[in-house]
Amino acid sequence: MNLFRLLLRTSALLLTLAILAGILSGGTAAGLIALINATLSQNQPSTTTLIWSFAALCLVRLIANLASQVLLIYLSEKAILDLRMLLSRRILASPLRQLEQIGAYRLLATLTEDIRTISNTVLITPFFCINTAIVIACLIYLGWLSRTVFVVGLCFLLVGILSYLLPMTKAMSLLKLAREQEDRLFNHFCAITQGTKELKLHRQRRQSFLKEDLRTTALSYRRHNIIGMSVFAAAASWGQILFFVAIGLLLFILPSLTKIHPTILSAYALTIIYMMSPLEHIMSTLPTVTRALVALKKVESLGLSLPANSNETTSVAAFPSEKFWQCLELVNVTHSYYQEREETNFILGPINLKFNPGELVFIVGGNGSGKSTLAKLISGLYIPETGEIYLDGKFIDNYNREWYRQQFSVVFSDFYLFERLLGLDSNDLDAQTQNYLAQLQLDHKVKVNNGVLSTTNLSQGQRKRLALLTTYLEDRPIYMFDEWASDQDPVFKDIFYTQLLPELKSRGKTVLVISHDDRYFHIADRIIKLEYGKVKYEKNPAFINI
Ligand SMILES: Nc1ncnc2c1ncn2[C@@H]1O[C@H](COP(=O)(O)OP(=O)(O)OP(=O)(O)O)[C@@H](O)[C@H]1O
Repeated sequence: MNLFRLLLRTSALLLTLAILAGILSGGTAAGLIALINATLSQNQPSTTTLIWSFAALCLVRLIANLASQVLLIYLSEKAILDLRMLLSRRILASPLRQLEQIGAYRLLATLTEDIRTISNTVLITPFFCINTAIVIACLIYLGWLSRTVFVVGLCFLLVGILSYLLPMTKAMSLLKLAREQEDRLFNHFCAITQGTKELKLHRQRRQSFLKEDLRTTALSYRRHNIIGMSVFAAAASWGQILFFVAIGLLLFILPSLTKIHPTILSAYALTIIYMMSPLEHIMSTLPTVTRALVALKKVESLGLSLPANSNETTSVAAFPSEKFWQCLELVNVTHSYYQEREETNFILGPINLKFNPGELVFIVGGNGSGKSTLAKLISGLYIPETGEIYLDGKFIDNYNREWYRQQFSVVFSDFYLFERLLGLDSNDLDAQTQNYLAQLQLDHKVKVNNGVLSTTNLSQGQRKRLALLTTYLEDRPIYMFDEWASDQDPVFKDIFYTQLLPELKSRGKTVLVISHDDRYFHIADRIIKLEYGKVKYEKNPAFINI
C-alpha cells in the first residue's frame, strides 16, 4: 500500500477533482510566468488583451489553488480518520494469538507513532501535489520555449535526480532502523508505566533500567535518525546547488556551444528560479514522505495491512441467539506456544471434553498446567491448531466463530474494566446495575448513571466484582471465571463459591471456574484436572481425595 493508494481508497472522485484543480493551478502558474516573460521581452507597452489575460490567469490560479488545497485537506483528513478506524478494527479483528505475538508495545507504537507519521505526510500531500503540478507545467513551458535547451536541461536533471536518489536510499534504510528502535523504546515506556512501583522501590534496578535499557535504545534511535536526516539534508543542499549549476550552465556554457536567443535564456533563468521554491518544498517533504513509507511498511509487516487479513466473518446476524443449547464439545483440540528464548514448546492437548447446560465445572491444576490457555480455546479466542469444537453438533469455524464467542461471559485473570457499560442496551440498565452493585456489596462505592460507572479506581478485589457485574448484565449461556476469587476477602470468597456460582447454575448457566481454592471443590459437578497441558482426570468431586 502506498500513500497514493490510501488517498485513492478514501475517495477516488475527490482525489481526481483535487488533482485536476492542482494541475490547473500549476498550469496557470506556468501561464503567468510565460505571460510575464512575453511582456518583458516585447519592447512596446502591454496590450489590453495581455492585461486582461494576466488578470484572468490570476483569478483562475486563485480559485484553482484554493479548490485544490481545500479538496486535498478534506481528503487527507478523511484518509487519516479512515486509517485510524481501519487499523483499530483490523487489530480487533486479528486473532488474539497474533496480537499476543506482536506485543502490546508494538501495537501501541503503530497506533500512535505510525499513524502520526502517516498523518503528517497526508497533511502535506496537498502542497506536494500542487508544487509537483507547478514544476511539471514549468517543465512543459521550458520544453515549448526551446527543445535543444530542454533536452540538455533534462539530461542534467536526470543526473541530478540519480545523484539525489542514491543518498535517499541510504537515508531510508537508516530511518527503518530508527523505526525498529522506536518499537523497543515503546517497550521501555510500557515498563516505565507498568513497572513504576518496582522501579521506584529499587534504586539500582531503576538506574540500570534507565542507563542500560532506555538510554541505550534512545541513543541508538537518535543516532540512526541524525544520520538519516543529515543524509537527507546533504541531498537537499546538493539538489539546491544543482539549480544554480543549471542556471550557470545555461548562462555561461550553453551559449558558447550553440546559438540561443537571449530572450529564451532569460525566460529559462526566470522559470528555473521560479521553479526553485516548489522544488525545494518537494525536497523538504521527502524525509516526511520517506518516514511515512517506513511507517506504512511497518503496519504491513505487523500483518495489519489494509487488505483483509482475517478470514473470520464478523457478522452474527445470520445465527440464532443460543439461549438453549445442549452440548459443547472439544475433540482432540490442541494449542502450542513456542518459547523462542527457551527453544521449547508448551503443548496443550489433545483435549477431549464435553460441557452441558446448567453444569458447574472446576478446571484445576498447578501453575502453568494450561488452564487459562484452555479457557481461551473454549471461548473461541484461540483457534485450535488441530482438533475441532462443536456447539450442538455445529462445527465452529471462521464463518461462525464470532457468533460462537458471543455465547460466553468471561472474567480473565488479566481482565479489563470499561467505565461505560458498553454494548448493553437494556431499558432498565441503571436499575439492574444498581441492583447488582448492592448484591456485590459495591453500592456504597460505585454509582451508575446512564450506563456510566462513577469510578473504577477501586481495590483489585472490588474491580473484579465490577467485572463480575458486567458478566451478569451480559446474561450469556456460558460463564467462565479465571481465578476470580483469588483477590477476594474470605467472606466474599465464600459468598462467591456458595451463593453466586450455585445461583448462576440454577439459572441454567454453564459455569466453568478456574480455581486453586480446593476448600470449595466439593460444590462443583465435575472437576477437570490439567497437568503439563493434558487432562489428568475428569471426575465428580465426591470421588476425589482433596
Ligand atoms: N502468551 C504466551 N506466550 C508464550 N507462552 C505462553 C503464553 N501464555 C502462556 N504460555 C505458556 O503456556 C503454559 C500454560 O500457561 P497458562 O497460562 O495456560 O497456565 P495456567 O494453568 O493458567 O497457569 P496459572 O495457574 O499460573 O495461571 C505456561 O507454561 C506458559 O509458559
